[in-house]
Order: sequence, then C-alpha cells, then structure tokens
Amino acid sequence: MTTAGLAIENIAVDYGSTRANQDITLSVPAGEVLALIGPSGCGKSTLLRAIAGLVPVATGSVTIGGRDVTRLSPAQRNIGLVPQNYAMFPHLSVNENIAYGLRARHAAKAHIAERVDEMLELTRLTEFAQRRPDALSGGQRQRVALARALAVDPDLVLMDEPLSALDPQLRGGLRRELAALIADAGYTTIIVTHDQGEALALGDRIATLERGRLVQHAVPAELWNAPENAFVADFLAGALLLDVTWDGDVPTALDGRWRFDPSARLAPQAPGRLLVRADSLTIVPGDEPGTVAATVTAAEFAGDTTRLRVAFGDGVECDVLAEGPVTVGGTVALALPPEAVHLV
Ligand SMILES: Nc1ncnc2c1ncn2[C@@H]1O[C@H](COP(=O)(O)OP(=O)(O)OP(=O)(O)O)[C@@H](O)[C@H]1O
Repeated sequence: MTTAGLAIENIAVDYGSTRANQDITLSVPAGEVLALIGPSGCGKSTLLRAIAGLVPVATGSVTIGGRDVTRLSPAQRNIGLVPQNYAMFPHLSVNENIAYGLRARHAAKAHIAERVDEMLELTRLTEFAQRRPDALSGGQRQRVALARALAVDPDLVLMDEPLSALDPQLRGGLRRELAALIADAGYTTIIVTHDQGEALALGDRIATLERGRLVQHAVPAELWNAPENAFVADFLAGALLLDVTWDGDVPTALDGRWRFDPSARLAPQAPGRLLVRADSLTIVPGDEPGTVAATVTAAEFAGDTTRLRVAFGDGVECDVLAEGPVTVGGTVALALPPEAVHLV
C-alpha cells in the first residue's frame, strides 16, 4: 500500500451564481484523517466532490501525492469514495461489490481474488462474502462500502457522512469500529460530518467550514480549547466566546450584563476573550450575583432533560439543558461555576 498526502490551494466552486466553496486552502499529511465539519449547506460535500473531480473548480488546485490532479477525471485521480448512501450494487454479492473497482481497472484475476480476501478480512466480512447487500445490517453495508473504496489501493479515501445512514443507537459503537478500521487501513482519509462528536473522535485534525469558507483547521484539542471565533466555539466546543471587560478584578461580558466570579483561573486585567463552557450553565431561580438573563428561543424535549437554545442579545446564543418545564419566548436566569470560564 502507498498512501499520499493531499494539498488543496485556493479552491472555489460555483453552482451557477452560488459560490459554494471560497478560498479554501488546506493540506492533509499522508496517513492522516481529516474531519471536515460544518452546519448543513456550508459546502462540505461540495469540497469533497471538488477533490474527487465530480464538480469542476472555478479557481485553485488539487494535488495528491505531489501530482496535480485538478484537470484530471475522477477515475484518473485514484480516490476511494464512500458515498453517503454507500451506493452498493444490489444485484451483486459482497465479494463482487468489493471487486467492482478492480474489475473496472482490468486487474488480473488472481490479484482481484487476493485483494478481495484482504479487504474482507480487514473489514471482518469474510463470512458474509456471498451475501447480497439487502441481507446485511447498516453497519455491515458501511464496511462493504469502505472495503470497496480501499480495494483499489487509493491514494486518498473520501467518506461522506459515513455514519448518518445508521440508527442513532448504533452510531456510538460503529464510530469506534470505523475509527479502528481507518487506523488499521492507514490511508489518508477525509471524513465529512456535521456531528461534532464524530469529528472530535475520528479526526487527527478538523477543518471547520462556515458558509463555504474554512474557519479553522487544527487538532481537536486546539479547536476545543482555543476556538478561532464564536461560530467554532458554539458549533464544535459547545461554548461561548465572549469579549471580556474588566471591572477592577471582576471579568464582565455582554456590556457588563454578565459579571463573573473573580476566579483564580483568570489573571486580573488580562486581555483576551472568555470561553464559557455552555454545558456548565444551569438555570437558577433568581437574579443572584454572577447570573445572566437569556431568552429561550427553542426547546427540544430529550427525555430526562430539555435542550434549550438561549439568546443573550447581540447575536450571542448557545444550548443549555433544562430539567423543569420552560416556555419558548420566556426569560431564564443562568449561573455558571467559576471553573467553567477560561481566558483565551
Ligand atoms: N447541484 C447544486 N446546484 C446548485 N446549488 C447546489 C448544488 N449542490 C449544492 N448546492 C448549494 O451549495 C451549498 C453547499 O452545499 P453542500 O451540499 O456542499 O453543503 P453541505 O455542507 O454538504 O450540506 P449538508 O450537510 O446539508 O449535506 C448549499 O447552499 C447548496 O444549496
């Protein structure tokens, strides 16, 4: 197996007058896994398609293993693609599905047989080799799709939302399984996801897109501890990023409406912004010192708790869990333990 690094430079992609990707430059070292994340419509699938050669780029270049593939057809790029719905051939067995790409390349019979066996073993599908896709579970189908993508020994593997077709109850376990498989396979891989847990768990690095542009490209811990802007803080780290104003040794935010406990973690008067872990916010009855008022803009029942979206004004919002009943449109008072505030 040989795996190659990827470099994309200054990519822009247009659909008619819609610019879906703009000014995207990033690289993935050989053997690394990049999670590409962002909200619906931010341009993740478009970037994946541009790398695969399925949509043309308006500007920029795609280089795989030092080879400029920008003007090459998808087939010439040697990429293993795992589409969102796995796009299995229903009339072919698992064996034949995995062999498909090698047959299309007119590989020698003996090589095909050997490679298919290797892939069945890697993805632990040997006992299912003769089955049709409709007689497999969702997780097994996903493994067939991955085995088929890897069979051709691609320079780069692209996976579009690999876990989204699976039952939510299974996703946690299959995520761990997928992470182990990708690590065993050792290929340079890009995984598109809109799920922060998936990105943090699967990516060696994470690239975050917002409205077609790359906002931050970093290792998971850096995105978590030092998000580039409020969007990344909210979307990926479940946190608020607030400008701080010091009132003596009391840090304040939101034009002084939120006064935090003077905390040992915050050097008095230090410049910077406050990173507030939103999952540490609790709803409290009253207007005690250190609390802040927010308006509930949405509520989603989640069994033991209700997930609220709350707004603080000036476009600042985050998610908060509530235990009791709450009214959308109403106001809540929120408190925060001092250790959930960090200066970045
Ligand atoms: N074939 C197309 N023609 C016109 N516009 C398109 C086409 N495909 C995507 N778009 C638009 O380009 C933007 C980016 O879409 P894209 O599918 O890349 O987003 P995404 O981040 O993958 O979203 P999702 O997570 O919902 O799949 C969106 O505004 C979308 O409406």
